[in-house]
Amino acid sequence: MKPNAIVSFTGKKEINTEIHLTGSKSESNRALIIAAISNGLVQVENLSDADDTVTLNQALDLLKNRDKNSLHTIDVGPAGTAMRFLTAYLTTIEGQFLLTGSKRMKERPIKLLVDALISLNASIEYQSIEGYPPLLIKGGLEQTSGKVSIKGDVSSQYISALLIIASSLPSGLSLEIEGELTSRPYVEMTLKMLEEAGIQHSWEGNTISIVQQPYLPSLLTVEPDWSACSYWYSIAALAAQSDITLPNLKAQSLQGDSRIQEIMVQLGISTSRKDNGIRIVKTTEPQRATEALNLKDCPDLAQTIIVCAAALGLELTFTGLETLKIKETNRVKALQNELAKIGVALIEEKEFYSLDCSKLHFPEKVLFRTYDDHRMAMAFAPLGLIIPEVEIEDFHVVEKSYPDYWKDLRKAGFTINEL
Ligand SMILES: O=C(O)C1=C[C@@H](OP(=O)(O)O)[C@@H](O)[C@H](O)C1
Ligand SMILES: C=C(OP(=O)(O)O)C(=O)O
Repeated sequence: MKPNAIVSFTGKKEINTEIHLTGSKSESNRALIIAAISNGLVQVENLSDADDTVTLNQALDLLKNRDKNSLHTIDVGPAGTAMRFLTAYLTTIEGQFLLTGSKRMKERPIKLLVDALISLNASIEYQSIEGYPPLLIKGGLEQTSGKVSIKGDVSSQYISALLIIASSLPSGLSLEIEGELTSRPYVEMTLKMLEEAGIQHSWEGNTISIVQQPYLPSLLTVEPDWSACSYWYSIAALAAQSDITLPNLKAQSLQGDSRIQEIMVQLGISTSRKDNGIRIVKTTEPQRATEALNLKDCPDLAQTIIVCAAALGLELTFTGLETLKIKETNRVKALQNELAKIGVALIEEKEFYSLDCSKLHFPEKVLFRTYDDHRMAMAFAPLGLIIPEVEIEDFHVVEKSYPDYWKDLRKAGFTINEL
């Protein structure tokens, strides 16, 4: 049984707290693969304690002492980055691997990445449905081409996966991105982390090139997770008064989700530097934006912002939400179902998604379903500041990226009762 929890907040809706966030799961999972390829030259500090990172770390540890003649099964559960990064990495090392994941992972597409790797001469077979995990991978890639071309509008993780292995391939890699690139800051994060580890690249037009080259001894320090931080912006906006300090978040972050600082200005939150990190304060009343907010660069912020805006009755319009349909769940559908419980509609018209808050209301008690999606739980829990009893389905789901979420909410004054 997956337990639910009731989230509530009694007394004055004032939040004055300091929250130490875990490391970025995106940076951590890149750092782990880079460290593995570098054979110990690259060290990592401040790894995330997210399940997705723990899973990848354990898989890489087991691979270190593997018997190269037997088949190794690796189950990454719901971790998208682990699935995509390992698919590429496993083709480059000796051995045979069965790479699998959760029920949902078997519905998340991987064909574009597999086709790209096969075009380099990798051996990968689908074990069930073509285009989806599980995958049977025979490693020891003997590269026959240094060029690869891949569509950019489905998942940037495919591109990051290829870039991370590029410097270890005999012919390097010249990677052409076809069409639009979604989640672009994640590709930039990959390249910057490779640079920190000594790997150079060139990016001209729509082609990124990395020649074969060695890693340099280096230390990758993982910054706290800005996607996790976004829930604190939502809490700050929904509270009557708020002053929250989050140490160690950088002004110049590798994480595109740091854009939450700028987006939340229109929801009344200002950000300043404090204690080598940030301080967020509720200053002004939220304002209705006149233009659609494009979240293509930061899809993981979508649920935070949409739920927060809905609860504030802000009828915002969004674009760039296409990839939400292939994440931990179909996040557009999940948002539509759950926002309906407070009378808000998220209306999809071509590439536009608009909030209609004309029937917004707050019942005494609401059960929000979470669809095996950590971000559904984390985006809806802050409504405990407005709704007397918010029941969150399967509340442990947050462990995918932010295991201390409930502990941190308690520290801020929320009551969390497991059912
Ligand atoms: O590279 C990464 O670390 C990630 C890229 C994004 O995925 P897409 O590129 O599939 O949008 C993001 O949603 C995911 O949580 C993490
Ligand atoms: C989409 C996400 O993760 P992944 O694709 O790595 O499973 C996420 O963390 O919101």
